[in-house]
Amino acid sequence: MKEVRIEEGGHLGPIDSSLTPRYAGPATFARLPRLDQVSHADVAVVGIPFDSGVSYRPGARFGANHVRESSRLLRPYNPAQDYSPFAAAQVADAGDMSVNPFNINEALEAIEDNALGLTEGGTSLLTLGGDHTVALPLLRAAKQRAGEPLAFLHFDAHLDTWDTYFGAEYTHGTPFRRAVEEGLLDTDAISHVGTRGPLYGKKDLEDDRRFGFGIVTSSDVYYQGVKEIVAKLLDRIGDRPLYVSVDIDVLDPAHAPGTGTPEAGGITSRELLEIIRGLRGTNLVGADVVEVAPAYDHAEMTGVAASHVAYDLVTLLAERASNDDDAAAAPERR
Ligand SMILES: N=C(N)NCCCC(=O)O
Ligand SMILES: [Zn+2]
Ligand SMILES: [Zn+2]
Repeated sequence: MKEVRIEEGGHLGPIDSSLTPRYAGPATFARLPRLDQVSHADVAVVGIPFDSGVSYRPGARFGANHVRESSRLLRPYNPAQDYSPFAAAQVADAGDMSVNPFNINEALEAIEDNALGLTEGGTSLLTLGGDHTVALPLLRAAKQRAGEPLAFLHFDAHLDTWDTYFGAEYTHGTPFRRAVEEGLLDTDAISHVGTRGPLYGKKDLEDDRRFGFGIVTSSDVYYQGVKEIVAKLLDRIGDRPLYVSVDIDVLDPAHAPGTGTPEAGGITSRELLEIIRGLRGTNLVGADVVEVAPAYDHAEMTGVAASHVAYDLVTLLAERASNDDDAAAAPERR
């Protein structure tokens, strides 16, 4: 059937939900055009159906499509950031990467190659997981594109800096130890946010501190509040290239039950969204939202939360792309 899309700012936007009901047709993120329907994307949303790195409940391989389905109600204007991301920049859905579920090393290589391919023409990526293993090859690609180690904000109940599981180095509990070992991160500017829950031992925290991570626990968010925390994070990040990884289990299981390793005592979706919005003006180069496992979701609660988190991250990426365009165009205008 014919698609009527909103066109604003010279960019092809979402299907117009006042003409085609928002529940009709196949899902793309926010009903945006597919990448093959536009000549160039400033920001691409891409899925990674991969969960071969999980230590507990499987199912995050279905996460990206669940988030797309749960994103049909997103609208083009983001009042919380006073910004229209799909008018400011061309945003498109690049579909899913094709990755080997039976060979983790091969999958990691494919993810890195795909991320490098998609970002070749200056496109920035918002990735929908998949389990947290996928963040490692995404960081490898983002570091290569940035040409320097990255500032890193990691929203998660878990540290994900453990060493190995059953002898395996590449799992969803280990990506950020590997990232530090590989020199992908600027260890003066890396923080976990929302950390909580039982650990294997005190050494987990000692190792994590040695790698350079700062920790804002879920309780810190409660006691200090969003404003104070955002100020501290911004101070640490400065103007470095920043990568943001959001494990949806950073939210309390009451806000996001659909995930593989839930921990009680998490932050709310309002707190998470507000912290992300506080990153406006940073040099955000890429982001992911991972660990959505729809089999444990109810009424799309987790999917809706993840889609809104992705929307605010896309807003930040679109704003940065639009500022870059303005800077590039500035000499001609003079
Ligand atoms: N990255 C996520 N979601 N979870 C890691 C949990 C690792 C563990 O089973 O101890
Ligand atoms: Zn986690
Ligand atoms: Zn994680």
